[in-house]
Amino acid sequence: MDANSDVTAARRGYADVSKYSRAKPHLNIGTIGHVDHGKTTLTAAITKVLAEEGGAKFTDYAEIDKAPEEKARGITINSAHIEYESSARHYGHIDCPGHADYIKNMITGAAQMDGAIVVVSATDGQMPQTREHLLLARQVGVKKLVVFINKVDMIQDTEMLELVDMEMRDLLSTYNFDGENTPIIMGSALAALEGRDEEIGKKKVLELVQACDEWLDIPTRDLDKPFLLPIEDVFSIAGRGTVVTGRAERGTINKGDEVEIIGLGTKIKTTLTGIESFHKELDRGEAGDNMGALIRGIKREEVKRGQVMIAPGSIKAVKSFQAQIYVLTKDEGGRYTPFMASYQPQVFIRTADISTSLQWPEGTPDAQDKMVMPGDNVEMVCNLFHDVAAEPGTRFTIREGGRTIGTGIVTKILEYA
Ligand SMILES: Nc1nc2c(ncn2[C@@H]2O[C@H](COP(=O)(O)OP(=O)(O)OP(=O)(O)O)[C@@H](O)[C@H]2O)c(=O)[nH]1
Ligand SMILES: [Mg+2]
Repeated sequence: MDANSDVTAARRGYADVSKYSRAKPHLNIGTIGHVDHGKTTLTAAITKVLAEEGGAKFTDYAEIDKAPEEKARGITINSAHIEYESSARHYGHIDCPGHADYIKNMITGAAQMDGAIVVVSATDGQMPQTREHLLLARQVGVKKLVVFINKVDMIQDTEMLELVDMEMRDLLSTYNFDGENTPIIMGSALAALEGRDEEIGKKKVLELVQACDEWLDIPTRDLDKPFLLPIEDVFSIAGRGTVVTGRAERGTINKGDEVEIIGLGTKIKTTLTGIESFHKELDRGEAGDNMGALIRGIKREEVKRGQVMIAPGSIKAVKSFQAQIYVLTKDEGGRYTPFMASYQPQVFIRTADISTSLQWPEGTPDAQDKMVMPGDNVEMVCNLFHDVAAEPGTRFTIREGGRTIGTGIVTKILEYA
């Protein structure tokens, strides 16, 4: 899913959005963390506190928690898209009602998070889902987090708070986040939401927003990335040459630029001699454009759907990678039965459709007997029968007999073509 539709999703349903300033940089964030630690309460509290400052519409707890069902690649995800703005930025914020929804959302990127707020209850400290969400955040490419230690109204013992702080910094470092410098704010989301105990309530929420402004980085937007066009179709135009068509996924391209076409056993360099979009000749194409690209000196048979046209050297074709995979339940249209290593589905990456063998990563105990159940979230190795352009962060779906049975995101390249 591209950045633009994420933004649209994040802004869906808010009629007054048009009055918001577009001048502020936009960032997609969300609350993550263990069940009941206060993610939804904090989300509501942020909108309440910022509404008082004039940068949000107050969205109360019930409104957030009855999140609409959304379809992302055949998977139903319940998630609330909220928006607010600080003095520095405009935020799209996602809160999911359940653990399974966080997993699906993060793997499918239904609402991609550029950064996240980890909510940890001071009464429990880190719990299994705190760890699982941190791992997933790392896997899907979230680089920085801010921590909110919640429910401090229930803790008298300040040593306890120091302990939670220390443990969180250790945990962040374990998952390759910057444990030492990550901002950790301690407060009470409920106090802020109920408008009491300002010292641990409203003040701390404002501190949290400020920490997000200062610590979380604005990601590189699609337009600023190197050019990539997934090839959908190829034509031969008499007297002109070969034209490839598709929708540019990222970057910009100019007539006359050198390009490379890779994947499915091919690696060729050529020059873009013409760009056409909706029957108009263009000098420049950019992310989001549907375009036809005229390429020099290439025969129609040399190029096919599933390959990508790229800025030379910007991405490589691969034969094997490790990925975080969510396997759909039967209610989501997925399999009824488990599968094991050596299962061979089709992997769909952009416009490519490739037979693939799934294996457990090296060193997995009892790999021969290990089963993957519908609804599981697993990390597996994908050995592709043909090479395709991919890099960490590339998303794909897994299909079998024409239906989607899973979705995944590349975490590590194991073998290049
Ligand atoms: N005492 C106290 N209770 C809080 C605070 N924040 C949240 N709670 C309570 O903790 C419970 C869980 O809060 P939620 O916001 O629903 O937690 P959640 O993380 O969204 O939970 P799930 O979405 O089910 O994972 C609710 O009863 C809240 O009222 C707080 O700062 N102090
Ligand atoms: Mg919740």
